[in-house]
Amino acid sequence: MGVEKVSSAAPAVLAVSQLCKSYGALKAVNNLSFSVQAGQCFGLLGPNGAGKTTTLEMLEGIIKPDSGSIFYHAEVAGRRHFQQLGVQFQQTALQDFLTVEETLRMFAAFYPEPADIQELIKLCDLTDFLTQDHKKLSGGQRQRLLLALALVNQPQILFLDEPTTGLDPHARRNFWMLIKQIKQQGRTIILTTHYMDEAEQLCDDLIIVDKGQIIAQGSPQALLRQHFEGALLQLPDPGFIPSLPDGHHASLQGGQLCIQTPDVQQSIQALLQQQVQLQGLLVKSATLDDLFLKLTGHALSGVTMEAE
Ligand SMILES: Nc1ncnc2c1ncn2[C@@H]1O[C@H](COP(=O)(O)OP(=O)(O)OP(=O)(O)O)[C@@H](O)[C@H]1O
Repeated sequence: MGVEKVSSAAPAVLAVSQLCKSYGALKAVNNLSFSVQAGQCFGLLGPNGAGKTTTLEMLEGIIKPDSGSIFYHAEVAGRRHFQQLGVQFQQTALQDFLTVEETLRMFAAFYPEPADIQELIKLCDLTDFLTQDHKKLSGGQRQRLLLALALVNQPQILFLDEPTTGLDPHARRNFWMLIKQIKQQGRTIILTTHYMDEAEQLCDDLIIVDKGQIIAQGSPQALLRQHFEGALLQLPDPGFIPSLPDGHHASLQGGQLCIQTPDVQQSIQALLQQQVQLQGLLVKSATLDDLFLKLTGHALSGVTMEAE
């Protein structure tokens, strides 16, 4: 890792430069550079295998980069910084035969200045199952316990690795509210997800990663403004790409005809003139999902869900 120091009037909480990690011939993380400001929720978005967890593990000091630099508060990342982070892993093995409260107290005992356990219980809505074996929690309840454990050392920077994967929509929304509350406490949150709607809801700034590389960077709103004007039309593939007025962009993606249009009425008139069937037509604002599709030509893969 590099030894230079970043000098800046208001240093980023975290600055990453040209980070790389390979497994054999596979470049899992390929030259990532980004920075995170204090109090932000920063997102790493991408499909399965994009390199999100590998990146996070380097930022958390769990694995070593092959090359590149990581700075916390303009200092080269080291043990002292890593110890101060809060981390919610995708999977955490917890001690068997302990209740929720016992688990919390055990984790708190590892730290010299742990958070107030009662406050954590309240914040993460754990009151109703404190005496329950943690193995018997639902998916949403378990994620809230893991979040409380990640906060037990009172971290200023919190890492969440795909915290809502596998949760049903209700449990995901509950978790989003919790993350917003934690952000309001002034903490910096670094989040990986392959749910683009989650990123739109939570992230102030983000990178979209595919095959280890950054393919887009910015706030969700700025990215959408930059890449999409007007509205998006989607309809079943008519078997050809109709000719459309200037300013329209049409493409076939995953069995759908997608038209980016500055004027919906004009587009529909043009489609009707060319005998395109409008059954199944969808008019919508662009989302980060659409952006990912536009940039990579492939959609994000689906995942299974677990109830609250
Ligand atoms: N220890 C390892 N040894 C070999 N290959 C690895 C190892 N860890 C990760 N990889 C590979 O590196 C690539 C990136 O993996 P990573 O887990 O970082 O992706 P991800 O974006 O977090 O995916 P997911 O959303 O599925 O968690 C994948 O192709 C993965 O198979």
